[in-house]
Amino acid sequence: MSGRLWLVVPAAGQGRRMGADLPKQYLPLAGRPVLARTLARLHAAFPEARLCLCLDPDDGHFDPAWVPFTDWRRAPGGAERVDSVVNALETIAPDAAEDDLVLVHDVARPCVTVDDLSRLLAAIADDPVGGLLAAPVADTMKRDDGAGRVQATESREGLWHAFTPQGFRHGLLRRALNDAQARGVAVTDEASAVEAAGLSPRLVSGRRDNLKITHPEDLALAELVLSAQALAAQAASTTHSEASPCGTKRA
Ligand SMILES: Nc1ccn([C@@H]2O[C@H](COP(=O)(O)OP(=O)(O)OP(=O)(O)O)[C@@H](O)[C@H]2O)c(=O)n1
Ligand SMILES: C[C@](O)(CO)[C@H](O)COP(=O)(O)O
Repeated sequence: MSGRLWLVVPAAGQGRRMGADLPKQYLPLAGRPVLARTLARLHAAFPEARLCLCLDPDDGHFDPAWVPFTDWRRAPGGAERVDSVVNALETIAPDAAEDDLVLVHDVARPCVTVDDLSRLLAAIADDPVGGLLAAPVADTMKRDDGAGRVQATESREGLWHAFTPQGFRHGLLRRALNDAQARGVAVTDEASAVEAAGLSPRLVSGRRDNLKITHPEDLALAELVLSAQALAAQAASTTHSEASPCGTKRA
């Protein structure tokens, strides 16, 4: 990979659909704030990366002790997610080169695995466009008629769920987002801005448990995912130790 690696983490949302007393990034998830868990996953995969964290300028809950990165800065959150990401790209612009790779990851996706993060980076490191973690749609898709009834069954052929991280070169992403905003193109992720610029981001198949905590029930699901991932990691390390003649079994 040429250039340095930047992580942009939009964490300036209000969590309206969650409807809690706190923005969802500060709710406890298996004993730690969601924000701390997400940053810990990113740090486990990319300890040397530079971080830009988008926070609401009026945020009264953030604690810098939750940031495990040595090189990090904050950017002011904007009205929408895209505005927060644009602010982050402006904030890092004096230090970021045109070709530096930027991975944008929602603070609300704490279950992303180190393996998926590494695979995404490997898949896009030398890609001229960039790409995103995603998964093919697995359910039958219905379109409603606006009155609570089915109007049609839509084909799911070729449809994917877009996750984060989404990774692009700093210069390309900054221009794509600025152009999309100037043209009034609706942008709900980085890839859609790059698509609006006429390019085709790479789809990198990722785990379906990289869920975005959005509604109240998602918090309990994320806890279950984290504990299932921890059990799987423990089982894998035990199997590895047993298979290795010099391996020492870990507790
Ligand atoms: N103005 C905003 C809005 C959202 N986000 C971030 O973008 C990610 C995805 O947004 P979403 O899940 O919609 O979060 P919220 O905006 O907090 O939720 P809601 O839409 O329910 O209010 C989250 O990490 C959120 O913190 C942000 O940085 N700035
Ligand atoms: C960026 C994203 O996570 C991709 O799925 C998503 O678009 C953000 O969710 P939102 O509800 O549109 O803010």
